Amino acid sequence: SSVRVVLRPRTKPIDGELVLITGAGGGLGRLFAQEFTMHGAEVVLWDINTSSNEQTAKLVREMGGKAYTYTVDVTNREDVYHNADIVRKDLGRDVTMLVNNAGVVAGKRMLDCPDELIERTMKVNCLALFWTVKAFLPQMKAQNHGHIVTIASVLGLFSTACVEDYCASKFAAVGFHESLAHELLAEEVEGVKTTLVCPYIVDTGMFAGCKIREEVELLLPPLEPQYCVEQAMNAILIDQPLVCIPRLTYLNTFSSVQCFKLYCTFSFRLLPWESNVVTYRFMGSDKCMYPFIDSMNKQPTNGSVQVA
Ligand SMILES: NC(=O)C1=CN([C@@H]2O[C@H](COP(=O)(O)OP(=O)(O)OC[C@H]3O[C@@H](n4cnc5c(N)ncnc54)[C@H](OP(=O)(O)O)[C@@H]3O)[C@@H](O)[C@H]2O)C=CC1
Ligand SMILES: CC1=C(/C=C/C(C)=C/C=C/C(C)=C/C=O)C(C)(C)CCC1
Repeated sequence: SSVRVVLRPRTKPIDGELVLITGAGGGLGRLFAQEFTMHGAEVVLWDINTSSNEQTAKLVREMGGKAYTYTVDVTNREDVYHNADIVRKDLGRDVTMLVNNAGVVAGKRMLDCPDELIERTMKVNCLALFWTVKAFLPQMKAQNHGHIVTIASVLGLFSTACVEDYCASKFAAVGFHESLAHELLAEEVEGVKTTLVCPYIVDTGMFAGCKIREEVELLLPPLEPQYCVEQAMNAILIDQPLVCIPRLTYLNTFSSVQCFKLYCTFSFRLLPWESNVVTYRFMGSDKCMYPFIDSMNKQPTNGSVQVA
């Protein structure tokens, strides 16, 4: 990792790769589609929302790229396997890069949250990773060529109040991704790479209102979606196993991408719980979700979430 920071490794060419992005109609998904297109890849766009997905495809085609859209609910495993077969038949070739990006949050206090919303978060953010990976990894392994990208979150490495559903699902996503990465290495499937992406708050609207103490926010403002996606792309193109965004500059001096994770583990796991509580209060991260939850409660349908 230290050598990597000094001698930037060469980025791999991805022109001709077939990249499947879930949640492609949303903020980061759409930008990923455009970024992969800029690098010459063809994109397969999956989203539960047909019109926003078509809008992403339109933007890709305006750039001169090739986009293929499918309306898929990634929580429905039959839908995932069925559409994976359709993609293979329609395009006559295999998906070579999978970007598991679709994600949701309930945005309600746990005790006020309908059970269905909690289940939905676990299904979209965690269980769906199993279905998509089961659908596309076998061909990648057979070709010894591919890349699995998981868009998790810093809330998969440490937690905060009032987002129990989200933290549980993203911690699970991190566990899933890391175990898979170990499995591929243990089996010496060296051609199939993995990248775990853990961003801090991104300004896509998903966590609109989430706010830490103003003075701390000056040092750590919400990320611009474009910046977040560019940082993730850089990591993917050099086959970096983990990227936390932003990489805090002082941690960079230790020259390791694992530093943020080590820092989280150290400060939030090894130090006494009470010291975390003090840090959280000082940084205003203890109640950072309150304004977010308030704004979600004001939305009659809880944003995009419809409870059956
Ligand atoms: N925004 C942030 O602060 C951060 C986000 N992340 C993660 O980044 C990823 C992208 O988030 P972001 O772009 O901000 O969120 P968005 O809500 O903008 O995009 C998510 C997309 O996923 C789609 N989606 C939701 N459920 C399903 C489903 N069952 N099947 C298929 N597609 C589905 C959504 O459709 P619809 O709009 O119809 O619901 C939407 O198009 C998520 O995994 C998120 O957890 C990580 C760190 C920070
Ligand atoms: C808890 C905590 C922090 C705040 C983190 C926040 C507010 C994260 C929000 C992340 C989101 C919304 C991710 C979405 O996937 C600090 C100040 C970094 C450091 C002290 C501990």
